[in-house]
Amino acid sequence: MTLRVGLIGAGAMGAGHATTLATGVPAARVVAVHDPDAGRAEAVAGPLGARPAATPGELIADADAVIVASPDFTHADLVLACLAAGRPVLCEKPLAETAADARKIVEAEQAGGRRLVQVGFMRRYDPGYLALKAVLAAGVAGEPLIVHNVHRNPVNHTSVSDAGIVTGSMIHELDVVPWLLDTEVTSIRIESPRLTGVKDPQLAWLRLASGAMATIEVFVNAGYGYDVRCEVVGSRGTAQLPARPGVVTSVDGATGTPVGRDFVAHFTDAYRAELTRWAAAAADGTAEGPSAWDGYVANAVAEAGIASLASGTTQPVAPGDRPAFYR
Ligand SMILES: NC(=O)C1=CN([C@@H]2O[C@H](COP(=O)(O)OP(=O)(O)OC[C@H]3O[C@@H](n4cnc5c(N)ncnc54)[C@H](O)[C@@H]3O)[C@@H](O)[C@H]2O)C=CC1
Ligand SMILES: O=C1[C@@H](O)[C@H](O)[C@@H](O)[C@H](O)[C@H]1O
Repeated sequence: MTLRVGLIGAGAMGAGHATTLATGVPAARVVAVHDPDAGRAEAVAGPLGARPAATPGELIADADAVIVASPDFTHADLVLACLAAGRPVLCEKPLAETAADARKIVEAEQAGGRRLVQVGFMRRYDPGYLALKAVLAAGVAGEPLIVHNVHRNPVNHTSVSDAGIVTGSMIHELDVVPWLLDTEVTSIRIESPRLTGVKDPQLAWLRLASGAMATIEVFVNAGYGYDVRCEVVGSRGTAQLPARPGVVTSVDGATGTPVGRDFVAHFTDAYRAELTRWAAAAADGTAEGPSAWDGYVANAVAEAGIASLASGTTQPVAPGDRPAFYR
């Protein structure tokens, strides 16, 4: 039986997920789309034979499962509404804007007794990150000591404030670094070379429970393209995220490869794998992958990072112990 999906938010990510489901996930189809911009809802719903839904409540009541791809500030309430209706939900990152709101989701999901929430940390499904994690787990580079991350966008899309750059963009690394090393963040410090205006770029230093450290540069207005890098320095050598393949051209006195600009295109394989796994679990009335707890922990690290950015001090991170429900 095909999973009947309701999609909330028909912007860049909502449209991307709709296309991925239609072209790469035969087990699911979008049946309804809600967006306060009726034109966007229609533009995504129409070609799929789906219907525009007037309200999120109506959509949640009708669908088997829900994708939340609306702006960050809407996530927590929409996920709580899905939990109240017993619907599996894939919520785009971040799970919430604050750790307190994410914690409410964790409590509500546990009270319901089964996992229903998957958070859109799609890098965990990316073939490159999975290959890097496997190499680290095999000990090829020895003990992981330092993780260097770069995350650059050509222009800011939705991360427009000092805090928004942390909760909207850096949050990918705040999740993926501890996942890669199978450990937890214990403290964070974030600074910016910008002394006035929006603090972009930002540079973060993390300490991890394993003893390892990480740096994260996020630059959402880097201009030249979409560029995501990760290199782990270990006790025996280094392990690096594979670069995206690109044809090398030599033209007009210069040799080079193009740099893409689009995050949806860059992580196409990751989104397809994420949605495939999500649809399979949702069809069984449950969820797998990055959990509400993972979303809450990332929010807690982000919140400490935002406090560090404002105060200029290193901030401890102590989200508490992972409940048995999420092990
Ligand atoms: N996992 C990933 O790689 C990415 C995740 N995201 C996340 O996806 C979400 C959507 O981002 P984008 O599509 O890039 O933004 P966008 O600005 O392109 O689209 C947002 C859409 O939500 C609609 N919207 C506004 N208020 C709404 C409400 N109250 N209820 C329902 N829809 C509403 C807007 O009309 C717009 O169509 C954000 O939470 C963002 O952080 C965004 C880009 C990449
Ligand atoms: O999640 C995303 C956006 O919201 C964010 O604005 C970008 O910086 C990220 O690269 C993209 O993956």
